[in-house]
Amino acid sequence: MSASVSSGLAARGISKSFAQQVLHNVGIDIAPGELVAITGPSGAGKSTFCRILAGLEQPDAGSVTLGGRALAGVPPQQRRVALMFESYALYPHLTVHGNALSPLQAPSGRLDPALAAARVDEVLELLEIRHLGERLPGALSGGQKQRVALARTLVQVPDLYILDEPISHLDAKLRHKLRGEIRRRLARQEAPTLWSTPDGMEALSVGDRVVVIDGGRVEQVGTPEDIWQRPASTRVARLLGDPPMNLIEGQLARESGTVFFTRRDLRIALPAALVRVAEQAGSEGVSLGVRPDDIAFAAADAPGAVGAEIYSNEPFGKHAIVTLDLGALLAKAKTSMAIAASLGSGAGDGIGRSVGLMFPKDGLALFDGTTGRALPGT
Ligand SMILES: Nc1ncnc2c1ncn2[C@@H]1O[C@H](COP(=O)(O)OP(=O)(O)OP(=O)(O)O)[C@@H](O)[C@H]1O
Repeated sequence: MSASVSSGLAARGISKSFAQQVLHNVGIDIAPGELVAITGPSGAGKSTFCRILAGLEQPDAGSVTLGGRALAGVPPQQRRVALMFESYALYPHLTVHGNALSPLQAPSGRLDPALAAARVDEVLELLEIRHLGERLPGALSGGQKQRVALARTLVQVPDLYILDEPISHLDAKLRHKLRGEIRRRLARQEAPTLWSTPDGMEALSVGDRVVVIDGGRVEQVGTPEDIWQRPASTRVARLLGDPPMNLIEGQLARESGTVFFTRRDLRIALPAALVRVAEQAGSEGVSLGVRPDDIAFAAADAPGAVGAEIYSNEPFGKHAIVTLDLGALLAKAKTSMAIAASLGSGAGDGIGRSVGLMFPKDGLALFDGTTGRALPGT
């Protein structure tokens, strides 16, 4: 889905420098009703991009069009953008209810008082803070303040919603619940939404599409499935999953029709599907990507198994995250490499125990060792 210029949001070629350049030619389209999640590590430029869309920062280059309107030179209050600030920016002298009501009393969003109060109540209820309606922000926890800021944004019916880390300070259970509730509410609105989060998994779970940004550059744009299954670079792969994809640097070696990924004594025969990919890679270094869930335990001497030692074991009920040390195998390099694998509980018992690991036939990824980009066809 992509927005036509006459509807939704179209941001093109956005660049911005402070002491150094923090956005490089960033472009994002969001269709009406679409929720695009933008994710990247701290300092990637997410908030700066949000602030530019809202008119709080001026880009050095690029254009923003919303509902067919070019926004260059349009002041923030005339943009019809509902921005939820990462810093909340609550009015300290207004109650929770008063803060949430404030945009509906402003000249640009004024609503009949009875309708406005009903909408505020509905949103406070949704965010589970209606019982705090008469409190002042000074008497709220961080997570409650965050929900007031979110309420103040959600009561509006703007041309664009921008939610900058809207649920980062909530506990895990509430975060999970509200993620679904907010998404549901926004899906009923015509306005497009940009949802910014440093949590890659949150981005995959809320976004119709996801934009991954790193160092001010767009690394990948795609559906959550695309990004999960085919990360475009090691930078994207590192951001997603808990624990994220394991990345092992090494070389490709060809021997009588089989292609092996090798690192020191580590040798993994690549499945046929990756041989074609590997053929395009020349003999340069590569990074092999393997998801923790795809690694299986085997007997230490099983054919094709890679030897490892259990380094640590974190049980999480049905599953455990086991960190494995491949150092023994790579002793010549004097390196110890940890691989996180999610395995059935009990499998990772016995710290220091020698085990065999089976790498999957499907789901391996290959990245260029120099650029970190996925090899074509991965
Ligand atoms: N007003 C400013 N003056 C100077 N540098 C700034 C300013 N605003 C942001 N930066 C810098 O721009 C870079 C991007 O910051 P930004 O807040 O956009 O990142 P972010 O991806 O939102 O990070 P976080 O997830 O930590 O909020 C950072 O290096 C930051 O220090």
